[in-house]
Amino acid sequence: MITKLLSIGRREQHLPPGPPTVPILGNALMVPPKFAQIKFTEWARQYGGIFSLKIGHGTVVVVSDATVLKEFMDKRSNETSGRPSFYTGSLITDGYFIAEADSTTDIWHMGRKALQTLLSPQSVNKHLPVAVAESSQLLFDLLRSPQDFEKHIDRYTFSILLSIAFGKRCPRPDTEEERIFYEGVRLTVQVVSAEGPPVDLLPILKYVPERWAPWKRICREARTLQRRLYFGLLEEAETRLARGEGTGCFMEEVIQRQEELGMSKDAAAWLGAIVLEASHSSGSFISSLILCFVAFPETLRKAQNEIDSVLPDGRPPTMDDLASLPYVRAILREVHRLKPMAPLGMPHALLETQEYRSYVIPKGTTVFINAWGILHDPEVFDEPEVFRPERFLLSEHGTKPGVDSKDWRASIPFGSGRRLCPGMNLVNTNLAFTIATLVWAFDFAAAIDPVTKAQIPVDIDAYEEGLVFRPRPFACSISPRSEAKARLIRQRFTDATPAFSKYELFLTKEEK
Ligand code: HEM
Repeated sequence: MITKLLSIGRREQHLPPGPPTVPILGNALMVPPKFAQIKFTEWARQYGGIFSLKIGHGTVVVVSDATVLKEFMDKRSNETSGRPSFYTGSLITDGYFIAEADSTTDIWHMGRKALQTLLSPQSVNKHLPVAVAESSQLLFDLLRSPQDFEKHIDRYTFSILLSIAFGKRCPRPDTEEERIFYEGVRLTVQVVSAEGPPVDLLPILKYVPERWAPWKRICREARTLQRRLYFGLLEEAETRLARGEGTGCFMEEVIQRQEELGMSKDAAAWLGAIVLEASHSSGSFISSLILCFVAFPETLRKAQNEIDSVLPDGRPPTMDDLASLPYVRAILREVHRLKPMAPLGMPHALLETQEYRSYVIPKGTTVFINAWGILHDPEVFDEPEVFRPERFLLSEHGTKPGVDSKDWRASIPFGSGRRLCPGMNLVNTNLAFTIATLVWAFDFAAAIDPVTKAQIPVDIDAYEEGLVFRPRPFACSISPRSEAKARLIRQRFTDATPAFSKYELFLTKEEK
């Protein structure tokens, strides 16, 4: 009995190597609850591009190498695209959130099928005008109150996806939708992050009554809030359609095809939810971009020179200009590389036992794609901790001379195989456009201390981890590059009014 107990937590011989385990717990106490990617990357340098951890009975495998990612994950996607069980998440979403659902479930198949239509290249083009109009408000807001840049970024990314998904915009940061959305996120983070209850490890915790398990109350509150938001938005879309006032948004399409897609109302509402939730990643990206511009000012100057030479008449860039802006596109890749919004992606689970190289990795193993480790490897990237977009002008994947990059792909920060982020094309187009317009419009620089008049340096590594990886709040100066540009920013925002109107049908007077 004791021998059996002590064998819990011990690494089986056929697993990839990894740090030494202790009885029962395995490596559980060695994994930090936050920024685990840093520790995983350290272990990858020691144990290799595929290593294993034991967490009690369970096995975790971490992939930190592009070749292993291709061979073990991408090529075997049918067997590697499950999701580990996620009890607190399922209490909030009743199992309807496709990012959490196993790839063998109907929820996942229906959701991916519907998203395919929304996010096909033709549909992405259909949604670009609203993104362009929203960008005119972002520039206007930054001009008016640059110190609130974080709020403006969050409104911008939220409003684009709210319009695309539910046909309603968010013209200011304090609308009911945005308030409920962020309150829902605040509650959710408390129970789904690594600091939440370890209920997937200790399933017995499911049976603890709510009065001794405050996390159950938090799940209930998060569920109530989010259902109010998503079902309310869905019902507004239904009403618009019934009145013949459709906006052409995603949920209207889902409602019209609900029968063909075989989707219940819950499945439809939570599908819209996942699109909206993605606004966090875009928000973190833009915040990281500004942080990098402040910390590495020469990159902003180079981008401005490129924009000024391609658009000598000083007009703002359009989506069509992106093809002529290689440095802007290199910035997009470099922010994804240096500060991946999901450094460990979303965990996968093996649906079948896998033999890989000399290892046997059992069914049910949780697999993390350590995008951070792959994208920060000093063997592959010259000075990986430096923000240097030029590297993507010198080689396709930014790798150093002599590195064989045949197993690399630009989509590494977006996951793998059948689970690859379906929003990648939409978000990359919008983000490249956002970079171009921000660079065209503003100078970003270190803030000035009002007393000493000295520059306040930013810390490029000061990040926080909630649902996504995002810079901690930081101060910076954002000013228009010229009075002529400031005038154009105001003008462009006024000109965008007609593009906004169809998304404002259900807004109150105060919200507009
Ligand atoms: C900077 C922006 C974004 C980043 C870095 C990002 C990254 C990711 C990553 C790493 C995954 C996990 C993939 C895997 O499990 O292998 C994922 C999943 C997902 N993303 Fe994104 N994403 C972004 C924006 C978006 C947008 C804008 C949308 C929707 C419009 C979206 C929709 C989804 C969905 C639905 C999933 C779940 C896919 C599944 O489980 O099958 N994402 N994303």
